[in-house]
Amino acid sequence: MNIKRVAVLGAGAVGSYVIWGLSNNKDITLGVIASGERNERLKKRGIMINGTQYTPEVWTPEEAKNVDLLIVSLKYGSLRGALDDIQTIVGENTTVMSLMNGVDSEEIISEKIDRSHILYSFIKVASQGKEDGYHFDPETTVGIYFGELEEPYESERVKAVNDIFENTGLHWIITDDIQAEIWGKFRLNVCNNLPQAILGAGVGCYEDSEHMSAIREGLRREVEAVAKAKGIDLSKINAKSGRGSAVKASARYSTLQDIDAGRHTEIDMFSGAMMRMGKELGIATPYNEYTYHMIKALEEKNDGVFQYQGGNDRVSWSK
Ligand SMILES: NC(=O)C1=CN([C@@H]2O[C@H](COP(=O)(O)OP(=O)(O)OC[C@H]3O[C@@H](n4cnc5c(N)ncnc54)[C@H](OP(=O)(O)O)[C@@H]3O)[C@@H](O)[C@H]2O)C=CC1
Ligand SMILES: CC(C)(CO)C(=O)C(=O)O
Repeated sequence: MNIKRVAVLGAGAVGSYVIWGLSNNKDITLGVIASGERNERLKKRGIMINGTQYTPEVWTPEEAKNVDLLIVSLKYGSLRGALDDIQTIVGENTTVMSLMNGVDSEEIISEKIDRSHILYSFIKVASQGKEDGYHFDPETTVGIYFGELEEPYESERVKAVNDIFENTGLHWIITDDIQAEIWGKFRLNVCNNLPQAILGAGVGCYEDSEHMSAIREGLRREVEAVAKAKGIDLSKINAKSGRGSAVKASARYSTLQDIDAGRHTEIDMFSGAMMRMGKELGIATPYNEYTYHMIKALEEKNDGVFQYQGGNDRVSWSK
């Protein structure tokens, strides 16, 4: 198998990391998928990445039909709306990798395409969109994890993806435990992104407050119970992760960044998915339920739902 045409769906913070790296591979044609106004904007302005302008090809879903590799890096809220585009793009020989956080983007994508197209993956990067484009540190980026769910782990498509990443500057890890790795990242996001997003403080809060630590542990127990019931063995990840990755106490993960910027978050992908899976498996998820509703309410607050000043005030009733 030889990968010659690669499309990126979602040319944002994560997509930029892929575009930055694969632009160095002169043996492939790289395109970003966009329709309408987004297509025109990307053609006109390209994408600013770490201070440099990148101008990959810009393809409509029809123009990208049957690419060899489709990399999906959308936010959770955009995924369902893009499923028809994914269906249009994916041909008989297309491999699809979703770098999205969470544990169910592959499941959602396979509502429209056969699951056999999907090579399971995720990414560890801290990339941020700012006024002058996207920024990340290529050196400290852990990179893209991918692998087959079952043997043969060294499949033709794993080798082909490995080959196009060579000498690009991208970092990547091929693993025989991709599902457990995805769940390890999910656990990290659910336990660390969410309580700090409610408190509005850097991740040092988990070391400095027994209360924040207790909430994080409550979420962790629920993720681990759901993972166990699904047959996901997180012990291998626990053994590998040691003390975890070093991070500044002031760090604000993506959920808090979304709240800070007044955007809607990906809470449906985190606690929303936990509540759904808990219900399916008969496992109570009270920490996630509370977290889900609090973060939805913070989104409402950002949307201006609770502005009671001046003429907007009224009598309301409490019991
Ligand atoms: N940022 C990070 O460091 C990390 C993010 N992740 C995960 O990766 C995923 C992507 O996050 P991130 O890159 O930060 O998000 P961004 O919002 O930066 O990027 C999403 C991109 O998708 C584009 N888009 C939305 N809808 C469509 C569509 N229908 N067709 C084509 N393009 C579309 C948006 O375009 P436009 O701007 O024009 O609306 C935007 O450029 C999330 O699941 C996130 O949790 C995982 C690890 C780290
Ligand atoms: C924790 C981190 C930075 C890891 O990539 C992330 O996924 C996020 O901020 O949501």
